[in-house]
Amino acid sequence: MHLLFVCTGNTCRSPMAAFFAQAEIQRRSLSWTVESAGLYAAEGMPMTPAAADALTRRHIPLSPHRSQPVRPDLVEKADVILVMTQSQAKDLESRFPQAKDKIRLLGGFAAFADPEEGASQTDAASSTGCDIVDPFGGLDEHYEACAQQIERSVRGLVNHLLGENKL
Ligand SMILES: N[C@@H](Cc1ccc(OP(=O)(O)O)cc1)C(=O)O
Repeated sequence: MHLLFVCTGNTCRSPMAAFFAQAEIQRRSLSWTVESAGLYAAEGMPMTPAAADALTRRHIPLSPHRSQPVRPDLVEKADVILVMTQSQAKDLESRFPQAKDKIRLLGGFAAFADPEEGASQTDAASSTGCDIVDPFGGLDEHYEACAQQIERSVRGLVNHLLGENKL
């Protein structure tokens, strides 16, 4: 399984999601791989410090991050592409119509984070209510809220993919 996380700048949300996913994959001894990219990313920018801090507070292992724009080869090799907002899904779909069936809203998977809570099986991935909003330039509390939403969504994503082995 190869996961591609996509946001706008590839310096906040998608790198956070990729590091959370890597930690979850390692914790569950899976051999999945992960990448991230941005729809309007500059090449080679590091992760925003406040985003890195939110991960460090949770003891998520970090390695140097360098931003990259979404490219056809990244889209092609991904089994699942997770975007942060409905508008990013539309943008990505219009650039890569052939990838439509593998594009999902990451926030929609939060419903699967804690199955014992009896999460709704609603396909929340089609709702803008599941958007993970850009914390860029915001306060630390915005990054923290964003990290919480991403952490939960990534856990739900992995649960869902492992449980049903399909989207
Ligand atoms: N606003 C930034 C670009 C940017 C946008 C969003 C952003 O957050 P994320 O990486 O979560 O999409 C980061 C950077 C700029 O003007 O250069």
